[in-house]
Amino acid sequence: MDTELFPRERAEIAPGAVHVPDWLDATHQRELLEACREWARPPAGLRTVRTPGGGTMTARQVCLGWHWYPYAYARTVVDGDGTPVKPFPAWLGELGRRAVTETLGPEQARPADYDIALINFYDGDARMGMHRDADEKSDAPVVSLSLGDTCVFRFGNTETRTRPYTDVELRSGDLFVFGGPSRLAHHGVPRVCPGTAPAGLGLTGRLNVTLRVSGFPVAT
Ligand SMILES: O=C(O)CCC(=O)C(=O)O
Ligand SMILES: [Fe+2]
Repeated sequence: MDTELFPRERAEIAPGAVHVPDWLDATHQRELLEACREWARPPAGLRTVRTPGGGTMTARQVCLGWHWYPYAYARTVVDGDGTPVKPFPAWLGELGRRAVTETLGPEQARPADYDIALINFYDGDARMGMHRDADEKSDAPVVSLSLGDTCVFRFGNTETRTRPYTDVELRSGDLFVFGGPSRLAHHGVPRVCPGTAPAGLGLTGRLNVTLRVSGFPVAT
């Protein structure tokens, strides 16, 4: 962005965890946002996620490929309208592989057959607590794409939900990939900054798309 005092640089936040600012240009951000709007529609659309303890997640969610619910995957929206999860499009898998190739290298990307997307929508004062993405069988890198409002993304360690961690500002169009020794690191979103989305995008709030490889057997 040419209004920055210093350009935001690509950074390795931890071994195997890479942040690339402005990875998606304005056109690709708009295209991904349009796709998210379609995916958010019912059936199997955006929903509030209830946790086993009786709480609710403040970020609302829709899944593609496999439906995630706390703390497993299913083929149907077992904790919602019961309909089949929406398909995971091939182009999103290509995007995931390209993200890994450009951050961690082709060796990490080669076996990665992305088949899950979780789309989180943060509005109001939604946030996400520290957690690990540990319900997949594959150890392929997680690919995260951000749209809309800027957030603070907290990237921690594999052992505890607390320090040491690094806070990274994720803005619209940014890419964050975590794999290898960081694949099971705790992470969360302590804060979203309202009103910081690019003016031309047409989104109030923040969307995050995470791509994962399930490693589950292909249904026959
Ligand atoms: O919104 C984000 O940037 C993180 C989302 C996340 O960690 C998840 O969906 O598991
Ligand atoms: Fe996560």
